Amino acid sequence: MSRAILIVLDSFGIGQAPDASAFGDEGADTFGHIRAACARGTGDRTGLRVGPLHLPNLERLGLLAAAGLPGPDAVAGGLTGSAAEISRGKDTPSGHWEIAGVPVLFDWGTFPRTIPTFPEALIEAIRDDTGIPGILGDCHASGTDIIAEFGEASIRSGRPIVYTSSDSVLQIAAHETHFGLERLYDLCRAARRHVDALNIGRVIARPFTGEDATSFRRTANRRDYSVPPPEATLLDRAVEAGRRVIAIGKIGDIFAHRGVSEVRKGDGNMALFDAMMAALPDANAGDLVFANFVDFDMLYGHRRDVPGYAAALEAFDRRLPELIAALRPGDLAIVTADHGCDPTWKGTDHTRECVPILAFGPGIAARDIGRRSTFADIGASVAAHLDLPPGRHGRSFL
Ligand SMILES: O=P(O)(O)O[C@H]1O[C@H](CO)[C@@H](O)[C@H]1O
Ligand SMILES: [Mn+2]
Ligand SMILES: [Mn+2]
Repeated sequence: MSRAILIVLDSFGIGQAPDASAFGDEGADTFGHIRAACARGTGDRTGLRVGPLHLPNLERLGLLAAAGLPGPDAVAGGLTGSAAEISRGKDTPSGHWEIAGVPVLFDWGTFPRTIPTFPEALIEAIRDDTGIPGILGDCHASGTDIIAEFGEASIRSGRPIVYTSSDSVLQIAAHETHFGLERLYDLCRAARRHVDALNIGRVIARPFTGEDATSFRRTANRRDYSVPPPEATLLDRAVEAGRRVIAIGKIGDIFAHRGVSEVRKGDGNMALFDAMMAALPDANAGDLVFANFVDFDMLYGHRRDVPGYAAALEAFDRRLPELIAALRPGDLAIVTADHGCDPTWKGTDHTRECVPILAFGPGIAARDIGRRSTFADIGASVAAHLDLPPGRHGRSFL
């Protein structure tokens, strides 16, 4: 039994999923394309990183084999494989819920690629509830671009910026002090109530600071208001069995805080790594530490920033030995991902990809677990490891 540490590198896909063509993502490969770009020298950025992608610790855990790339055998041991997704969407909640044993087999609601994108009645209802003078944006957009475009007007007019993407999201950006952080959260909670009927997965608060387009920065006070998963997840089963589920980063938000005993946040991947390491001594036998590393997706995948993504992977890799050293006999750690977000791909959206499964810990012998047909095998394995009742989906690879 002992503990399970489940680590999602947000958007770290390892190549096109079997159904990628249905998403326009045939050929997408987050890891493979970053690696190839770095090998060619197009992953360099002065002062950040240069040269071939250097991930010795992930490679020792079998990352190359998991991605079907030639390389040395997994020398540090561990289970190595990959998984395809059966959920209909390539979004964050779908990926995480499927990992936790609950694939999303219904269609999320999304907003049309028209301007305006949001139904008038929806915006009216939110205005009536909250008293905001109106909205800016009202379109599909990249979150950083739209703050640069409308941030100053938002400060002047008191109108929040409301936008979406191809995901099932309604995002609201507003200034942390001029608009007010708590007011933004209240606004998002009101919006959440009104988008339930449209089957929208998340309302996301996107606070920013700065006074003009050149200085606007989104802050770590992002908050996601998710619908709860449609059935009990691995997290629910753990908490019901009296176990502790320590959620690192945005995991709590993704599961609408159901099946979460404690939330620990961090501003950026390294602070999240610190939070995860600090959680380990607090986790007892049978407990689950579940961490999401969001920068890969939010700062580099969506921004189509190859050197940034590569540097973030290398920074994560450099810290892996700390985690490995902190594992106790009987612990199981799994590194995986929730979808792809190939920084060399067209557009700014996620990509439909398979994800790596690197499962390791003292006493876990090296073995190829092949291509799993659903991310739910990950949750099934964690459940088996922690002696929790199985869910309806997935088969343990332990
Ligand atoms: O462009 P930003 O605001 O980062 O938005 C991205 O973040 C959202 C939630 O993860 C996704 O739907 C994607 O559109
Ligand atoms: Mn994600
Ligand atoms: Mn994303």
